[in-house]
Amino acid sequence: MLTLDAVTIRQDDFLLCAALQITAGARVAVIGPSGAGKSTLLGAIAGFVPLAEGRIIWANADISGQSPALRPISVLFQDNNLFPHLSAFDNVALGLRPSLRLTKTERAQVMAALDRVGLSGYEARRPAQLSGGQQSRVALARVVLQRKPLVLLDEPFSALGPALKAEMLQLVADICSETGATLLMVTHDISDARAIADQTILVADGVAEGPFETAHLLDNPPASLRAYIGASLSGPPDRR
Ligand SMILES: Nc1ncnc2c1ncn2[C@@H]1O[C@H](COP(=O)(O)OP(=O)(O)OP(=O)(O)O)[C@@H](O)[C@H]1O
Repeated sequence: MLTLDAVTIRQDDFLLCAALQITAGARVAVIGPSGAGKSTLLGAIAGFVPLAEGRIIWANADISGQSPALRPISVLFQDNNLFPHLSAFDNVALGLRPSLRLTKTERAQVMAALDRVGLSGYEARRPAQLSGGQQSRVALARVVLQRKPLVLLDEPFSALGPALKAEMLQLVADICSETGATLLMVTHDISDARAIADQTILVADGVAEGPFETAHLLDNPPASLRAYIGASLSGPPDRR
């Protein structure tokens, strides 16, 4: 269980409150208007953004004071997931050993992670020698390798075309199912939320709420969400 216990995050005049619980192994979308604080929320869970108040608890342990590297969390951001001067192999290996001095067993683990994302044979290529989708797979292989129980995605595939993005999200969902990892995924595309997340957290008006059952939330959107997803979804009057 991931618990955000009476969390408050402040960045200058921006304020976000969150009190919620996510079951281990769940796949949860994080949606809401631009600037509402979705990335900030993930940053706080990952330890990149400090909490003003409250605690973050994973598996009964308070991780609020832990540095990002020590948290049980892998993060994939939209940009800067790969180092351009390193091979695919080394980019993945960094997830295990920042020194890149690997044992034989660790080298085999890196190869297995690259294989899992369909990149066997591409180990020696640098990011510029890979397609956008292949670059995403390298970043995902690092997540596979780290085997952390919490995986946070902040729109890492938004630069990809729709078909490729859907394929990558399905691969993430499959990997999380295999490892039992809990997935939190920021998305602007509600079809992504419907496709791979049973539950959804709504970030709007200074509050992160939920998780709600995705289909129910999207079929019955509150006012803050209705404005965001547009008129394409109709629902009953504001339920709040
Ligand atoms: N380092 C920072 N210092 C001060 N304010 C910040 C900082 N980073 C973000 N903010 C502000 O915090 C608010 C939330 O930003 P955040 O990036 O989390 O929103 P978001 O919901 O992820 O938006 P988007 O969907 O556009 O990516 C915004 O008002 C933003 O201007």
